Amino acid sequence: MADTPHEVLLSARKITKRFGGLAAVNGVSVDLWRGRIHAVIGPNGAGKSTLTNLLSGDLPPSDGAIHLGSTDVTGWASERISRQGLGRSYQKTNIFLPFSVHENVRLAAQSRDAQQPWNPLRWWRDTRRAGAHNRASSERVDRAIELAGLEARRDAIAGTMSHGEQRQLEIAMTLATEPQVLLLDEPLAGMGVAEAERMVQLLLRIKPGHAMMLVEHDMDAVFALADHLTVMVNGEAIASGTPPEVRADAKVQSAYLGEEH
Ligand SMILES: Nc1ncnc2c1ncn2[C@@H]1O[C@H](COP(=O)(O)OP(=O)(O)OP(=O)(O)O)[C@@H](O)[C@H]1O
Repeated sequence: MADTPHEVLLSARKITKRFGGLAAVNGVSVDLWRGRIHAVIGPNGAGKSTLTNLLSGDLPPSDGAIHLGSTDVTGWASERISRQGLGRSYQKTNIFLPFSVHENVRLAAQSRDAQQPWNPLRWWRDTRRAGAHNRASSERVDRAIELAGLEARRDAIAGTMSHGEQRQLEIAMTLATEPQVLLLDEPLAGMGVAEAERMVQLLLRIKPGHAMMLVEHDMDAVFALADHLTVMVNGEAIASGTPPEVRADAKVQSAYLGEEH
């Protein structure tokens, strides 16, 4: 992929996911551009998580096509898509609580070249054997910790950290795989005002060089961060455009923003 600003790094065309009779995602198209944040918003059950799972390969689409750069990755498994340059955060579920920040990020970095699904214990064992591999990934680990603003917490045990710091750690772990495309699922969930502001600053810091999709319910953060917005309702994208365009859309106002704001 050439290093051009605002090139499309991920493009999904008319993707659909059916669960029995329900189209959880119905003919949705999404582009993610390098250096831009594309926020996906919508009420509960609109299909945002399902869309994320389709783009990451955690679910295969029933229909439609997904390209990562020029590569057609439709139907690829998540590990293969991850190695192709897509990273996603999984709301804390990947954090190994008894380990330090540094150990967690190192394990995540080393999972990048893995053929197997993520398994912290397995990687812990393997890293003790592979000295050269450790050195190769240590720069990546340091960069990810620094970018996520956790240098001072490098040796902190993950389980003892605040909720906000654990969310920062999730981002650091995602960055450690050096993705070009980042899918972030509610990175501000459960945060207080100060923590949320710190996360907004963190996301702005990592925006250059990455194509980001942000699923988020915090509308202040969404409008502070998003360059592009897609609004989903009942599995469909009812509007897509810049934040001012979407804010002015009458369908959006009645279907979503109008209800809550
Ligand atoms: N594995 C599944 N099997 C059956 N139905 C599912 C499955 N996953 C999601 N759904 C349904 O698909 C629809 C969309 O769900 P999804 O979780 O993608 O919405 P969402 O926009 O992420 O909601 P929230 O904001 O609450 O996280 C819902 O009606 C949900 O019940």
